[in-house]
Amino acid sequence: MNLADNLAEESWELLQRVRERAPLVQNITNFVAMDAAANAVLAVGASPAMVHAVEEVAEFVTVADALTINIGTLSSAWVESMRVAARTAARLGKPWVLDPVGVGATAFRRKTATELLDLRPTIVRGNASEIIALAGLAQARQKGVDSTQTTAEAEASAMLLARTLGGTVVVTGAVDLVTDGTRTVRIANGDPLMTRVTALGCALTAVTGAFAAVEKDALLAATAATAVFGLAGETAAKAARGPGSLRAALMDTLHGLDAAVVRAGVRVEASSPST
Ligand SMILES: Nc1ncnc2c1ncn2[C@@H]1O[C@H](COP(=O)(O)OP(=O)(O)O)[C@@H](O)[C@H]1O
Ligand SMILES: Cc1ncsc1CCOP(=O)(O)O
Ligand SMILES: [Mg+2]
Repeated sequence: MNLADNLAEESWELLQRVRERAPLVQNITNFVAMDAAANAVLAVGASPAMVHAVEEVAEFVTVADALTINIGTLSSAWVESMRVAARTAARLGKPWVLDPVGVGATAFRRKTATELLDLRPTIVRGNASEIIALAGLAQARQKGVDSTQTTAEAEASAMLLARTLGGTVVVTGAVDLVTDGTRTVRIANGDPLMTRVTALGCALTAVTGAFAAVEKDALLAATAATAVFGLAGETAAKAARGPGSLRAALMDTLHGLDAAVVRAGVRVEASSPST
């Protein structure tokens, strides 16, 4: 199969599937991202629930269709919730997505992310500095939660991480990269103005949970989510006057994406399986 030829169509089909099935996506995310992530999940047609108390996370995973875990505003009380939720998802065979926000910045984040990696996330989604830090391949020049490195610099780290995990890794940036260690896809959608709005990466992680809930092939699910989100961002940026109106326009655009816009607008390129 020529992966790249089909990805725009696949992205549209998966978006339709999300809209038809409206999967329930449980998110343990950060205080900054809760609103944007929940609204983005709603805008693609899925159902978000922000549930993080240790007393109820496992019970909620049993009814959720996917789980996302984001370490953005980490505190020790939440780390146990993250472990319990991820362990439950792994036991039940439900897809779960890890967003290692700012993982290179502190020892607490590195330790927590390492423990979560042991629970084998289906998909990891981060910016280049985060993926490099996580893969432990290079000394990341991490600046808080923002990336100082490019997707190209993170490619080897992403491949290594995907192969180690047996999962899919998404590196976002000017060009997004999605790899399962064998197949690799690059997505050239998005707009630089998206970096001026906080929590859009976190919102994409939550949206990726919605796509993973309806598609077992994690590379396809992550690619479709990333392409659809980037396309909505770049479409919204054309109408936006700045970060504030971009955020609103992004939600509107995600909600209204149609077949013609997705088929014509998704810009993906795939490399053939490597050895
Ligand atoms: N320079 C850029 N040009 C176009 N799109 C971008 C750029 N940087 C980030 N994006 C897009 O913004 C979204 C969030 O990615 P990113 O900023 O890398 O995540 P994070 O907020 O976690 O650092 C993604 O859809 C990504 O494609
Ligand atoms: C600013 C900030 N601080 C802790 S989490 C967070 C949000 C980060 O969101 P994103 O990684 O999507 O930019
Ligand atoms: Mg982020």
